[in-house]
Amino acid sequence: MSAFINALTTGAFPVIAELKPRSAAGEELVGTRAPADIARAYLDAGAACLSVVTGRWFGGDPAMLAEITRLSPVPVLRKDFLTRDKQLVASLELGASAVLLTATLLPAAVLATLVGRALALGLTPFVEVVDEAEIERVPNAADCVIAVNNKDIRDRERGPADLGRSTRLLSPALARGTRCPVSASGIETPEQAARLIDAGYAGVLVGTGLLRAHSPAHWFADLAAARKERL
Ligand SMILES: O=P(O)(O)OC[C@@H](O)[C@@H](O)c1c[nH]c2ccccc12
Repeated sequence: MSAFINALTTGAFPVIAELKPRSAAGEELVGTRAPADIARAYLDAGAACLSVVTGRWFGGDPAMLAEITRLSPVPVLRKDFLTRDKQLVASLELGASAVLLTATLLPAAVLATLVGRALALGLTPFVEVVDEAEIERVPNAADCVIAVNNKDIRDRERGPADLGRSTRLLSPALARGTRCPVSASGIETPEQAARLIDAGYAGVLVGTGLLRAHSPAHWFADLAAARKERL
């Protein structure tokens, strides 16, 4: 099992905590804070994995990824619209353990090639999907994270999130063979995260919700409390 999937499925909190300088709509999320300080706060709170957005739309850059992977003892996902083999090699050199592959943007043959290349490099493919047809196109699903994106990247994620999409697509994702279904985007509250994890998601990816929270530690404590309440 890959280090990324192992960390997510065995950690105290099955949360991939994301660093994203700003939203696609241009809202500042990191502001004057140092990204390294935010990453340390995520780690102290108990995040199983980190995610760093390197795409320019979101104010990110590869140097920030390198800075975070240097300090992080947990696996780090590189979030960007990766389309080429050499970007996978660069991600590995920057210290990433997992790479985003966006099914919506990649023709089936290209997705298959990139998943194969990522696995050959020892990177965990984090394949983002928005519908059943895309799930059907995920190759080697047993070795991939299948991440259901609750927002739509076709409108640059400006529209509202539909967490119901995660509810609808959990069974098809598991049927495809992934051991690690993840719900991503638009998860604002610990209660929403608790509901998705208790429904059967191996993890949730949270950016904006954690970046806006006063304290990641409180957000995680509230997640633990919400899960207990639901037992
Ligand atoms: O901030 P949110 O709503 O919690 O979403 C995080 C993450 O899913 C989102 O940043 C994202 C989803 N797909 C992407 C592709 C590239 C960059 C970023 C993303």
